[in-house]
Amino acid sequence: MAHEILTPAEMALVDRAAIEGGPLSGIDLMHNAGHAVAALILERFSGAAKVDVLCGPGNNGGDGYVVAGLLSDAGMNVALYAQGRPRVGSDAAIAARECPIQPQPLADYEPEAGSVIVDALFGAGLSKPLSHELCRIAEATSSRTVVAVDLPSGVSGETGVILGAAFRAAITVTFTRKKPGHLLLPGRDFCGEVVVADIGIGDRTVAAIGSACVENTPAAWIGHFPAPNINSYKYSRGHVGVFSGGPAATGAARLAAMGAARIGAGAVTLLSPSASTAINAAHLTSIILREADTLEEVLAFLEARRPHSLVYGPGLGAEADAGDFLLAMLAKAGGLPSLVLDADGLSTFAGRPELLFDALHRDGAPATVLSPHEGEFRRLFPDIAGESQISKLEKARAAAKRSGAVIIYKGPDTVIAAPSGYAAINGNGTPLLATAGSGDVLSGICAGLLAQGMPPFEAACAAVWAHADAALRFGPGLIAEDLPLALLPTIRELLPARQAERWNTVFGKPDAQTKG
Ligand SMILES: NC(=O)C1=CN([C@@H]2O[C@H](COP(=O)(O)OP(=O)(O)OC[C@H]3O[C@@H](n4cnc5c(N)ncnc54)[C@H](OP(=O)(O)O)[C@@H]3O)[C@@H](O)[C@H]2O)[C@@H](O)CC1
Ligand SMILES: [K+]
Repeated sequence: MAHEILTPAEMALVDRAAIEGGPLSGIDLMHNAGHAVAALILERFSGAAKVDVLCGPGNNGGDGYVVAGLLSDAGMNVALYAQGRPRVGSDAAIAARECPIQPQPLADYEPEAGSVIVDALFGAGLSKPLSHELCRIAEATSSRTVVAVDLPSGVSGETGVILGAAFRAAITVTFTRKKPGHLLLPGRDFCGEVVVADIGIGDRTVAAIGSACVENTPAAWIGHFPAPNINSYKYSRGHVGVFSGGPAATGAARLAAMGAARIGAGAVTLLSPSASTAINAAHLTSIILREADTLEEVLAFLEARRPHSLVYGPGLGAEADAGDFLLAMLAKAGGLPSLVLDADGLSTFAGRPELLFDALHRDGAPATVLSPHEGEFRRLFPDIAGESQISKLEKARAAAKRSGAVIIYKGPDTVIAAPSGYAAINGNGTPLLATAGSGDVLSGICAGLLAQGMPPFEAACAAVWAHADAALRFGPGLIAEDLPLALLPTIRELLPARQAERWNTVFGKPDAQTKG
């Protein structure tokens, strides 16, 4: 799979395996890396008055020496500034020897207007915070055009955390695969555009490392994305049940219900307390409304209608009784296939999360997706949230393992993790989604995909990606009510050609309809 994400440690293993397996040596890979960066600069910034290449003491600096030599050969005005000399015998030492430009001390560096700056100070080997002097240079270059080699110096490739300060790049050219620091905040914000360059390491060498993390793109789950069959009917296309809150908080469940319906669930039932029935009825048309005040009434619904997935949480209130009701339902309902817990359905377990986790680990428990935002994550997993040394990726993995559920750890850099440790980092997040109710729609989309038979990890990934893609296509002005309809272009592009053809067979080709 070409969309794996590699930690710096995994990347080092890949580099080593590639060198040991041949035919490329370490200096060959470094030449290829430098070529990729130089080619990009020549393509995008050939009119720059000057290129200042800043080289560190390791192999990241080695890439910088290659870039400086190539740009100089191509006729650009290049200056080289170095901090420390490469270790004798290293690939970087070879690159420094090959470079025709004499380095100046980095301490003398002052950025000038019109220069493009190549940050080749530290990449995968960043091991400590930038020194005071380097922080000054990072700050002085913050309004200039910076091209970062592999990672902006100061950004941890493993966690995305900033060590002291970091260079702010317009473009980051990384090699072979992205690293977590390119996608996790705040690192992502410092990377600018991320370009992944092929330096000659084959997919098989990468796959052999067995990375358990991918970037969340359709390639990660499109093979599971549901499309209706010619013989589909509404309940076989997936039936979702959504629990509504009381009269003052019914909108969240309706947003979830519309998300589930729009992503393709054939039937969606809103389970409404009788006090909310009139309000829900006044707002619903295609969504089925069913009154349910008691556990017995809910169990009767589950028994009679056998929904494929449930959404529990949006608008329910975070008091303990919401959690108690869920636990009682899980104890008594047999054969419920899947469940999405969000919002109050998570917060209700603050201070007693193990009650939920025990229930989810029991034999016969539904496949569950928990979709906490930062605050909800902290309430359910306070110790994991408080770990300062581990990344959001590792926190999501730890939470998934403990809860036995797939975790959607929401935010601008949403991470999806399965109890097995397999994880995805989302790259298409947008601030357009920072609007009330958008999370409710996400929980509905996820339940809608689960109801159509998508496996939980893939359903969670697809929901997160489609939710953001719909928002991006809709653009500014988006509110949560817009999201279900905004999903249409996303869904229509996601259906692969084979399934799109089937879609036409089921519903007729548009031109056939207009001519008919
Ligand atoms: N053949 C290959 O493997 C290929 C590798 N490639 C390239 O190599 C890069 C990884 O190289 P790398 O492992 O040498 O690490 P790198 O990022 O250069 O830094 C290590 C040096 O910096 C130092 N240092 C760290 N932090 C510091 C700080 N804050 N302030 C001051 N010093 C600091 C650190 O010191 P130490 O920790 O030892 O004290 C050490 O001296 C990778 O990002 C890619 O660009 C490509 O060419 C493809 C082929
Ligand atoms: K760098």
